[in-house]
Amino acid sequence: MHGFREEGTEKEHVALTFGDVSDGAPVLGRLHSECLTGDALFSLRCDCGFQLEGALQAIANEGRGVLLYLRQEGRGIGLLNKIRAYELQDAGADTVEANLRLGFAEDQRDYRLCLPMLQHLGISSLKLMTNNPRKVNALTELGIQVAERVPLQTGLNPHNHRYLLTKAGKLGHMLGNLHQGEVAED
Ligand SMILES: Nc1nc2c(ncn2[C@@H]2O[C@H](COP(=O)(O)OP(=O)(O)OP(=O)(O)O)[C@@H](O)[C@H]2O)c(=O)[nH]1
Repeated sequence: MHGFREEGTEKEHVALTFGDVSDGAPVLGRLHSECLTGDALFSLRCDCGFQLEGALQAIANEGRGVLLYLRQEGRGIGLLNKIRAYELQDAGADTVEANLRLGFAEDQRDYRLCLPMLQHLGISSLKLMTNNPRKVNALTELGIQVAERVPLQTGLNPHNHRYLLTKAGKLGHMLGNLHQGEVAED
């Protein structure tokens, strides 16, 4: 377990490693954005908790891997604003529209903080567990090789179906188990 303070902020991030990750071979990895409601409180509104559990299980099965737990709650808008966004979603907005109505970008996350974390761990190449092409692009731009993107599709339920459709349709997430491009009603 490693803790990191993000330069110029009070944000503290965590890296969890399993096995020897500094031997140069691509490491099975997950950049997980904090979601208190999904990760800790088992909310069914999103897929975050299921993805966290799935990623840790995959790392355990592989016998080697890394999880960066990034303090990027609510795609970077924070917990209280995410809960405000939920209220707007309950009134009909989708997850992207809600962010915009609150005055934020659709996704406020910045992945630059991952570079010193991965460098500290001796990791230069990842088999990245994600459905989000922005994460792949961000790491590549930082000089971290993404040797493979490993899909992480889990936790689909009636409560998060519309949310996931919006991620596929508006945020470009590669969710082959949904009807991509379609933004459905509840
Ligand atoms: N603003 C906002 N953030 C949300 C909402 N639901 C979940 N989140 C946050 O979204 C972040 C996870 O991002 P996602 O877009 O679900 O997935 P991702 O991490 O980009 O992609 P994957 O690697 O495929 O999981 C976490 O920080 C959650 O707190 C929501 O309705 N609104």
